Amino acid sequence: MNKLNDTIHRVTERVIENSRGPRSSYLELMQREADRKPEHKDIACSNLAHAFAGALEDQDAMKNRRGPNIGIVTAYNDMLSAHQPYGRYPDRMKIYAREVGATAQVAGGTPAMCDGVTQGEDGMELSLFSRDIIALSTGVALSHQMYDGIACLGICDKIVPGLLMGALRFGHLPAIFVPSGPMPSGISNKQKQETRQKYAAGEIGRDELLESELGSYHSPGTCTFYGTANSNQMMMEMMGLHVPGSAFVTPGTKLRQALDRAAMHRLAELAGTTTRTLAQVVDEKAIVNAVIGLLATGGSTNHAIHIPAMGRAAGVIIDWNDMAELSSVVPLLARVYPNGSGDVNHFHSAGGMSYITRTLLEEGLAHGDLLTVWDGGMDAYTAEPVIGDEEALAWAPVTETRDDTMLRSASDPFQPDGGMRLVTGNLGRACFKSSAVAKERWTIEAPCRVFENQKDVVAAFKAGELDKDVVVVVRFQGPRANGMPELHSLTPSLAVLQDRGHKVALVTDGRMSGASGKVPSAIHCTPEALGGGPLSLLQDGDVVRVCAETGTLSTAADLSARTPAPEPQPEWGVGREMYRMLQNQADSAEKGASAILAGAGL
Ligand SMILES: O=C(O)[C@H](O)[C@@H](O)[C@H](O)[C@H](O)COP(=O)(O)O
Repeated sequence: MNKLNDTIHRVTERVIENSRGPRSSYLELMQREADRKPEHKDIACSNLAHAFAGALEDQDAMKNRRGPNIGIVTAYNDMLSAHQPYGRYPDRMKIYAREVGATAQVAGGTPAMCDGVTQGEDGMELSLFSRDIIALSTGVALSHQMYDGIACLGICDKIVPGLLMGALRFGHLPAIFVPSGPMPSGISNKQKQETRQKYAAGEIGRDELLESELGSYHSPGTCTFYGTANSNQMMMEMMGLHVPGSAFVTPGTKLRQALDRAAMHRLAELAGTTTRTLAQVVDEKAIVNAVIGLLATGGSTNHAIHIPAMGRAAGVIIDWNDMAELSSVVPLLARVYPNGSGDVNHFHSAGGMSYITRTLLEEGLAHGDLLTVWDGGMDAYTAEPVIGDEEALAWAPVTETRDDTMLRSASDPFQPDGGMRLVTGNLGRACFKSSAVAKERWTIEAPCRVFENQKDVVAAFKAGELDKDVVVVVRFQGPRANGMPELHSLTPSLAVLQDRGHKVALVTDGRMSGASGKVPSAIHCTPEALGGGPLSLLQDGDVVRVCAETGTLSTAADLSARTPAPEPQPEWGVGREMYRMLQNQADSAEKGASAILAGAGL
């Protein structure tokens, strides 16, 4: 085991220093919350009776306070294939709780939206701020104060960050995230993407396209590409918030069930203790580990926004400079689609998170001394769960990669540095996901075409106006402008241009999806165009340079004498008008683009 890398040590120390004030206020608050957590004897009988009334066979145990009561916060709905398995979870979880003398109640539900369903559509403008709503809903669920531990059921993009942000405000309790696993592999993501490009180029029709999509998205479980949902699962492992190795075990298997049971048993064990509360588990090192995992696996760009937001909910302050510095020393160890051709099932079979964690720890590239929900710190996460003798859950160490085309050791990585870069200059600060982009495309300099919505980009592509070297700028897509949608539906068109031999890049204050890659993109550009950010000053034809090598996002055009382009009117419909309040209050992408954190002064 090597000693901790100097850069990781330095960045962690800086994060600790920058978090000093907010972190100690947070921990003091959590201590106060623990101290004033009501005892049953102090709660009015009528209140207690309300809480127990629906508990059926658990009523007696709850009345007599025979064991801890676990609050389940569930993001179940069956529109999200990833969340579909959760429909049956609460009943099972109650049984698992009873096995160890505990009880469990569904404390509350949160919304969950599928970015796959809303991709490229108006509903996508609700997506990022649904994270704030999920955090608020988690708060509503837990505000009953009837629980000794928290089980979080959520997987997809905004859900895990939102659940964690909400649960952290109840961080005096222990909490475990319980995933339900990826769907089995269908057609390969590469094949899916190629079919889309053929459709974008007019080579195939809609029926063929739909068949291809159905071959990819075919059954309950998380989508198989390494997007935001699966990056969430990686992160929960790296922060020690899962039963070790839970992330990518498929639904409906014995092993999955054994892991779910273990989560409830463990929560019952931790409930009432004060040594592994959520507030203690999610500290500066856990947040740094989340970034390291993201960089080492080439995870979703969305986490450049979510990690600062989750950190702030725990009083931990981290920014893109910290992430970029970590990226300079954390090697890229995984090639999972969109950064490679295999999917998360292949990644898991190759050794998955257990191997990633092991090799990072061995090379001193991650914090091992975290207080995790499981015993043994991060070491426990270097073994994979199996069904062992007598059908019991056991863990087997993963000591080597089983497929070095998709998973490598930290001493023989795919790339010596991490999967994400910061690009800065007179156009602002933005993120560039280098892991998915071929190195020869890391630098693009070309005249720009400026758009204010994604549909106009596709129309210009279809009209042949973009058939040249071009930097496509899509502005007024930031958190305050329209909720910062993912612009992933631009990928097929831009990829077609790129494959035709043009130099193409995207620059935007919006987001891309975790499934995006291939096309060099400077995204989350801050300050956003709304309010006068530099993208609002660009004009068609200005030469824009995006370079991941030197970390540049600039234009040679003289912006000093220009006035910002008029701001588009906010759109109504699909509920967007109801989200104005959140958008108006939100802070920048780099701070996490959250209205509730900004509003709370966190
Ligand atoms: O961030 C993400 O991971 C995505 O938003 C993901 O949730 C969504 O499902 C994609 O739109 C699917 O993209 P593909 O179908 O292109 O893989």
